[in-house]
Amino acid sequence: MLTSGSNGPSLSMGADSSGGNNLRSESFTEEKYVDDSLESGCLSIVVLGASGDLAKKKTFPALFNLFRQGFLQANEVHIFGYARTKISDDELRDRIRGYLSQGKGASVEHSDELSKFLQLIKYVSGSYDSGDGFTLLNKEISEHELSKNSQSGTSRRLFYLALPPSVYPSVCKMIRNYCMNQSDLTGWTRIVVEKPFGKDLSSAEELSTQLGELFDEQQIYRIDHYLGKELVQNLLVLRFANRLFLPLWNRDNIDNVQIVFREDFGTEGRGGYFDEYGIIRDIIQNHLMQVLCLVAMEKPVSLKPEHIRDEKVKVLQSVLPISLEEVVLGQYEGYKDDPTVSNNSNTPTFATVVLHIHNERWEGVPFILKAGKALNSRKAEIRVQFKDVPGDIFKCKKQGRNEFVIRLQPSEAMYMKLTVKKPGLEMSTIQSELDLSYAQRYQGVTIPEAYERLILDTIRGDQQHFVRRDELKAAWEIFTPLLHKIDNGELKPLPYKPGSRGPGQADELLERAGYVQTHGYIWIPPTL
Ligand SMILES: NC(=O)C1=CN([C@@H]2O[C@H](COP(=O)(O)OP(=O)(O)OC[C@H]3O[C@@H](n4cnc5c(N)ncnc54)[C@H](OP(=O)(O)O)[C@@H]3O)[C@@H](O)[C@H]2O)C=CC1
Ligand SMILES: O=C1O[C@H](COP(=O)(O)O)[C@@H](O)[C@H](O)[C@H]1O
Repeated sequence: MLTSGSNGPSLSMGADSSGGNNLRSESFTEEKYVDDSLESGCLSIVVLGASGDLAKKKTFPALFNLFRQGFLQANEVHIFGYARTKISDDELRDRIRGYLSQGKGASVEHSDELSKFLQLIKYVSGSYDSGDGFTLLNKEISEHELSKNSQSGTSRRLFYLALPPSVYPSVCKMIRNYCMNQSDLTGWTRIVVEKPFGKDLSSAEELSTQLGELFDEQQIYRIDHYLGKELVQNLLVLRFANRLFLPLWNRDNIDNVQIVFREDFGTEGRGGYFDEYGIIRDIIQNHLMQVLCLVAMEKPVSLKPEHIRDEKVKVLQSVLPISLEEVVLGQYEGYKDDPTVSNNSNTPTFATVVLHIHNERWEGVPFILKAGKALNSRKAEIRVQFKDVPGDIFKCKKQGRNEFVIRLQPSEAMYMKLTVKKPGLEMSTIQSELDLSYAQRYQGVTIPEAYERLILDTIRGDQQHFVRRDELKAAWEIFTPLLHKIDNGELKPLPYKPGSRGPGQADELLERAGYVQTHGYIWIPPTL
């Protein structure tokens, strides 16, 4: 979304306390891709599955942060929780209160805002497949609209499905039948759906067809929270607004690209869900593939959501079928001790998969996707490794190649590993870095949570950072044959120790794919 419109202040980064550049820069204000007239007035946000984990940990805190920052106006917005559990408004408020006060930038002064925010929340109890609950929900929303709409006559209804996908079709049918925005008022009805969108190509397509019969694609927001992360959002800017990268970003200069997700904890508390999906469905097919699209796609015609998504689809469609020799799966020891995990589970908790993109820019460049639970560290990063310098007169090949690393989390940073002259009288070389560490460069700036931005986008009607149906289909096409082989037990995950780097075979695959590890590089963190 490119303008703040009437929905509150711009999401730019705020003042630079270092006294340097003012980061409250223009937010691409020249072109508007949404109809502003539809983006103000009475707004009802309905969180379906309000009693659940996602709602309390992510959805409500994101809404609270938007409220705190003025993006949700008390005179326009009302928030409805909906779930089967029979609780009162106050009981829902009590359940979520603790999660709201823990958010980024929270402080005691927020307690006044907190109580104002909680007063905006109403709870409606009902089932996900019968008309009674949704009729009641519609009545509550309509009453709110009547009370707020003395003049403007707007009905904006956002339904956030914090629910398991198995109930998406019935819930969407209920919304369609009972809860659409009032036809005599201006506005819209939008649906936000969480992953997993299906388990393979056919189930995803079936789900898409079911939702597609009820809502237009423009009304459906398939959320992938990685698209809301600061450094993921920075990728297009980095690639297409910097002359430096334009000529380098291709097979002539880049040897291999790694996109890595590591967690230093296991599936505790989520074993039942995870065992059904595994690391490829949980992380790689969606989060890492979305990142791959932004790293590998061609320049879009403009920043219009459809132009961006057209390019993402092209990349996905250019990915060659996965070769089993370029896959390493792992399962951490102790995973099956979880009583909610089956004793003979074949589910991978770790995977390294090498993808090849068959196009002019990337032919021959392996994209190595790596994700794992219960490893030795927590991080998500993109590592672009450049080729060796031809005619190396300094004989510094052994010290390492140029690498451009974009660390999505923790501690957002970008750094370029370079060979430089070692300071001193001798002419020798050393590995060093050009370093943009966000905490140091943007002191005092709070980086918004992914969910905050993405929910704001749904309210503003910007689908740029949401997954389109054909993107989803193309991503499932890549992974479905591999997933079916794992599901059928034809491929077995290798055991690895919790707290390790995962199976050693994954590092061997990395090496076979062409990655050259830098040895002896020592980073000295800057002192703030
Ligand atoms: N601004 C900043 O915050 C900066 C931080 N640094 C820090 O300096 C340190 C070194 O940086 P850098 O060299 O980029 O990153 P790392 O040393 O973390 O990793 C370099 C590469 O080597 C791989 N690797 C690590 N251990 C092994 C192993 N035993 N066998 C095979 N492969 C391995 C990593 O894979 P895998 O991803 O699987 O671990 C990664 O691809 C890091 O801690 C980094 O965060 C450096 C520069 C700037
Ligand atoms: O979608 C998911 O993401 C989380 C990791 O999210 P992050 O923002 O903390 O990187 C992961 O733990 C979870 O298994 C997965 O479903």
